[in-house]
Formats: sequence, structure tokens, C-alpha cells
Amino acid sequence: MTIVLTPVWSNGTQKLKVISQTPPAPKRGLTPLALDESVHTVRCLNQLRSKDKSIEKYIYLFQLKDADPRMFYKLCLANMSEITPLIYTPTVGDACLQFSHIYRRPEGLFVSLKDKGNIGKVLRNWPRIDEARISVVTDGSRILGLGDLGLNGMPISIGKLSLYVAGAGIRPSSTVPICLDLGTNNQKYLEDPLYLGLRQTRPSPEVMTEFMEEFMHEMSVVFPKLLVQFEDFSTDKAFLYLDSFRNRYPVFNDDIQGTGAVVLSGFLNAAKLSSAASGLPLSEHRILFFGAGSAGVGVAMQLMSFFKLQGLSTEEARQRIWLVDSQGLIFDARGPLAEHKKYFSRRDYTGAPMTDLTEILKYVKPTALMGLSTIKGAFTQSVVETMSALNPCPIIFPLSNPVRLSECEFRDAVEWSQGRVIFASGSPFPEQEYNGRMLYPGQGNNMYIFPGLGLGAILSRAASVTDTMVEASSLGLADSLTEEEHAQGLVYPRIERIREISAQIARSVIRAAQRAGVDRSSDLRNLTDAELLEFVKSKMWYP
Ligand SMILES: NC(=O)C1=CN([C@@H]2O[C@H](COP(=O)(O)OP(=O)(O)OC[C@H]3O[C@@H](n4cnc5c(N)ncnc54)[C@H](O)[C@@H]3O)[C@@H](O)[C@H]2O)C=CC1
Ligand SMILES: CC(=O)C(=O)O
Ligand SMILES: [Mg+2]
Repeated sequence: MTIVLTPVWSNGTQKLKVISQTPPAPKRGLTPLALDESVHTVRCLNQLRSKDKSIEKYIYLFQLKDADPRMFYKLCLANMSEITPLIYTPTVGDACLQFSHIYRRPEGLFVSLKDKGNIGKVLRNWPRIDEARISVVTDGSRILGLGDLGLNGMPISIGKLSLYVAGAGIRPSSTVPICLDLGTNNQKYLEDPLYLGLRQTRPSPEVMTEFMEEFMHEMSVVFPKLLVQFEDFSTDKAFLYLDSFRNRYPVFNDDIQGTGAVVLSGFLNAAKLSSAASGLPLSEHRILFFGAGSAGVGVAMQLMSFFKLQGLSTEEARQRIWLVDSQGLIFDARGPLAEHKKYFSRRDYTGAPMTDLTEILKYVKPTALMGLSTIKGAFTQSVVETMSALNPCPIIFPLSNPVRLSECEFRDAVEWSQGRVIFASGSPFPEQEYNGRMLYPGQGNNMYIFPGLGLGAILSRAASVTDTMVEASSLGLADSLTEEEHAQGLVYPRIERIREISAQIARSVIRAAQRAGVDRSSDLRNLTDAELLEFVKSKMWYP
């Protein structure tokens, strides 16, 4: 039974209210055409493929999900590599930018700043409270690399949750997409007559923190079995709210922890390939981050594990990482730094500020270059050629999303490195032929991690999401490549295997939760590894 929701406007505040339920099934004789499902699947796919533009395909899929969710997920599962870029990055970026214009009907829950003091009441509007298990919550303040999109960030919560369903078999009815409508500093939206959100600039950090405290408390009261994924909060808030809430509620930040885990996983495989070509011991890799926001620093923190797994101390691991932000190389003598940049700030460099990336590369001599800067084309020919002169197989991961903000395209990286690059990007690129050899780009995107991490946390009923659970998700992903995928030089498994991969990740996460003592499903402790994997698979929903 579907509940139909409609927006209600009161004092400029958007709320949702149940107005009707789907009509009862038609009486016999009035039943719709008896459809042959396999033929109808082809019909739906043809309708999708008949659209020229990605955004039209997004709108078609969004409406199909509303009208016939089983068919939507059936198409997703059978055509992962074709549909993921439509419901997720890069197309979801355009859907967010245009959300107030392409809006058809409500999906998800909007919680407005005007609801402060009454947030519990708003949450209780949700029609399937008992079934709720996972919520993706954004405040729209940094959607992908597109900046502050305010309420228009809702499609990112919806898109991530569609991947939870498709990728990890979470029941659609257990997902709760939430967008916090806290105003926007995006002047264009404030002036857009069709903009759906509050027409005011964002509140002070004090008001925001009061709001978040109430929101998280009420979420835990209304949805006692819910795991919360924070998504696309701007960097200052991303770190602040992860730190404030992670020991009080089951919550993780996808941009910091999910991205950290996915890049650690890809780097584990990439470093082996690169070291096989160069002979360099794994412990001697050197990683330069271009971009030092929530994603850059989150990944840098997680990559410390790579060096610790090679036997290095925490301090030795820190020494193998360099950060660059919009003002160049980050070093102590440069002047005051934002809190999250301090840990990796270099103490061993005291020269003049260095801003040119090629010059920085010549100084640092990294084996790996990570892009989390939102700066399109920042990895120029000179940058890729310098990396290629330093390394037989340079590791270059332009991870910014969506695709049009990528630091480098796969085609260029292949060309400029003469086919030697080990490459993964945040959004997908097509494969390339080089000198008769087919080369495959990896997709270093947290979409490989959060479905399995979330499933493991839900099934173990984890009271919190520990660092060890996040690391377990990463190692589980790194270990999931088949021999054929390794032989093709891949650093991530093929997305078509996402269900199988998510099950393995979930099992590793449950075991880590048990070791950390945060699991509340203690009966799972008695299962063997094989039994636990079967249990995880048995819990997956299939359309
Ligand atoms: N592949 C993946 O799974 C993920 C990718 N991302 C992407 O990472 C990007 C960054 O996200 P956040 O860290 O949250 O954003 P942010 O805006 O906080 O960070 C951007 C960083 O880039 C630096 N930067 C900006 N201009 C620069 C320039 N000209 N030269 C050098 N550095 C420059 C800034 O100083 C800042 O440190 C976004 O595009 C996002 O889509 C984020 C999460 C996951
Ligand atoms: C992938 C993702 O979470 C981001 O770009 O923000
Ligand atoms: Mg994100």
C-alpha cells in the first residue's frame, strides 16, 4: 500500500502530510492489462533509452520508481552500469541543480529550520516509522562539488538510498531520504521564483548546532532502529557533527568515512600494481592530496591505515602524506590553518609558499596524486607528465564529482602517461584503447562502501559506527576482486557484482562491530563466517 504525500505550505514552511492512500485494487473485470513482465521490462528499458538527455532519463526513472518501484529496481539490478550514472553521479548533480524546476511530486522528508522546537512532530509524519532502518540526511550545503544547493540537495539523499536498495538489498520501505531546509547562501536560488526551499540565508553556527542537537535526539526517539548517514554537509559542519554525534547515535559521515574507505580500498590494489612495476616497497609510497576539505582530509586519515598495515608507526604514516589546498602546499610556517588541516600540515618545509602543482610534485615526488578539489582539469598535461616521469605506473585518482568537475579525464590521463596510469575517478569514464590494449578506469566512489557498511551496521544493530567497522568495509572491498578483475588491472570490482560485494562487506562490518562490542544482535556472534554470509544474503530484498 502506497501512501500519497502532498506538500502543505504554512508561513513559507514546507511540510508533508498524508492526504490519501492508493485506491484499492480495481474490481475483477477492471484489472489493467495482464502484462508479460519480461516484455514489459523491455518496454520500460526502451522508453528509458528513447530519451536523449540524461536529465530526461532521470525524470523517467524517478517517475517509474514512484509508479512501479519493483520494475525500477529490477531495471537497476539488471543494468547497473547503465543506470547508476543516471540515478547517481553525474546525472544526480544536474537533478539537484534543477530540482525546483523538474519537481513532480514529493519524495522523502523535508525538515525546516522553522520546525525547530517541533522536529519530533514533523518526523512522526513519516508513514512507515516502524520499518525505517536507514536515513541519508543532507543539509544541501555542499552537494557533490556544486556548492550550496539548499533544499535542492534532496535528490542526493534519494539517489544514495536508491543505491542502498539496488546495491545492498535494503527494503525500499526501510529508507528515509531527508533534506534539512535551513536556508541557502546561494543567491541564485534565493531569487528563483520556483525555488522550493526557505528564502533566507543560512543560520549562525550556534542556531545550526541547536537545530542538529534537537534533530538527532528526535530521530533517535522516533526511529529507534535507524542508522543515519550524513551526506554533503559543508566541510566545517561535516567534521563538527560527525565528532559531536558519532559516540551518541548510530551515524557515519559518507564524505569523510565512506570516501576514506573506498579510496583506501582502491589504493591498496593500485599500490600493489604500481610497486610491482617500480619495485618500491609498499611502505615507501608517498601520497599528495590536491584538495583538503572533508573528503581530502577524510581520505588522508583513512590512508594512514595503509601505511600502518605495512608496519609503519602513526607518525611515520603521517609523514607519507602531503596536502594542497587553494593556497598551495599546506605547511606550518604558512600561517593559521583550519582545524581539520592541521594534522597533516608539514613541519619539515619552511620555504616560500608553493602554489604551482607541477612544482609541488617535483618537490614531494609522490607515487600517488588524489584530487578532491572540485577543480575541473587541475591535473593538466604537465601534471600527468610530471607524475609519469616520477613513476613507471603513476597512481592518479581525480575523485571530484560530478564528472564535469573531475580534475582529469581518463582519456587524457592515458594519453599523457602513455598508457601507464593507474586511474580511478569519482564519476564514471568510458574505457580507452591504447596501443591495441583496452584500459579500464576505476570508479573510486563511496557508492561501493556505504550500501555494505550500512547493511552490516543495520543487521548487527550497531549502537555506533566505529573506525574499525569503516576500515573493515574497506578491506572487504579490496579483497573482493576476482582473478579476472585483477588480471585486467582493475582496482575496484565491476559494479555489476555490487550485491555480492555488499554482502561480503556487510559480513566484515558485522564482525568488526562484534569485536568492538557495539553490536546488539548478539545471536549473530554464534554463526560461522559462511553462515553469517548466508544470513546477510538472506536478508536482502529482491524486486
Ligand atoms: N569520489 C567520491 O566518492 C567523493 C568525492 N567527493 C568530491 O570531493 C570534492 C570535495 O569535497 P569536499 O572536501 O567536501 O569539499 P570542500 O569544498 O570542503 O574541499 C575542497 C578543497 O579543495 C581545495 N581547493 C579549492 N580550489 C583549489 C585550487 N584551485 N587548488 C587547490 N586546492 C583547491 C579547497 O581549499 C578545499 O580544501 C567534491 O567534488 C566532492 O564531490 C566527495 C566525497 C566522495
Ligand atoms: C560521492 C559523494 O559522496 C560526493 O561527491 O559528495
Ligand atoms: Mg557526498
